[in-house]
Amino acid sequence: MIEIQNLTKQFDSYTAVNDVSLTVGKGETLVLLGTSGCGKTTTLKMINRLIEPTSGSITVDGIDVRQQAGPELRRRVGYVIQDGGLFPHYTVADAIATVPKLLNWEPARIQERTHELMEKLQLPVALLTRYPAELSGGQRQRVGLARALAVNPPVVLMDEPFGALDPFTRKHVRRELFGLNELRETTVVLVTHDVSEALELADRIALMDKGQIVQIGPPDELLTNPATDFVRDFLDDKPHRLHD
Ligand SMILES: Nc1ncnc2c1ncn2[C@@H]1O[C@H](COP(=O)(O)OP(=O)(O)OP(=O)(O)O)[C@@H](O)[C@H]1O
Repeated sequence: MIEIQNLTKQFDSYTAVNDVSLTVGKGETLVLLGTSGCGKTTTLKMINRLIEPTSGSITVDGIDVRQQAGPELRRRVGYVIQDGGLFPHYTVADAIATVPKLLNWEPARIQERTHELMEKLQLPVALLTRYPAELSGGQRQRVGLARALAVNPPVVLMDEPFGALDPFTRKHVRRELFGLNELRETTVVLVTHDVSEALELADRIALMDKGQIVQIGPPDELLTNPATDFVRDFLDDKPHRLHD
């Protein structure tokens, strides 16, 4: 579904992402894990062209992302960031309608899809006219996801999507969201520095350090067969249980 080949990003003389290659299968959840500044966000933002690579290539479903017009890329790749990433002056209804409007959907179709998403994400319809400042953190997160899923993109990119929530709400919201059928069929690339979150959500983890992937594989493989001391130390930082 996503194929990244020899991806490099330099900011002046600093190499933030250094020759990264990986593939993400259809319906898979790949977690980019690593310390602050290791290049996770830069990698993610190159997939939806918020950052242009210095070299290398990225294809989504066989199509080079550089060959895609903006609206077409937004249709195929949803994007969720910390705290929902909502515009303060957009109501919940406006936020969810963003990409459908970009794609010239009829108002009735937008309304139908909006209500469907509100129900799926357990958001009361009374919230549709509210602004982000009038929502709880968990609600903002859900609205951010509703916006990202509005046009059913086959790929959703998430950057620390639960980062702004307290640990209890975070666990609750992420279980709820990842339990959704809609998301189960979606290919997800999720950035986090939270080891427990990665172990819980990932089909595979790509552990990054200094712009490179140190090891990529299913969580239990990284735990039982760490490729380097860095991998072992990173995952061993605190006790984890895979299925608590
Ligand atoms: N626009 C930019 N100009 C210069 N350097 C940048 C720019 N964006 C990112 N960097 C640098 O590139 C490196 C990787 O940044 P990136 O945001 O990808 O890290 P990250 O792994 O997502 O970290 P965090 O978890 O803290 O968000 C960092 O050292 C950062 O300072």
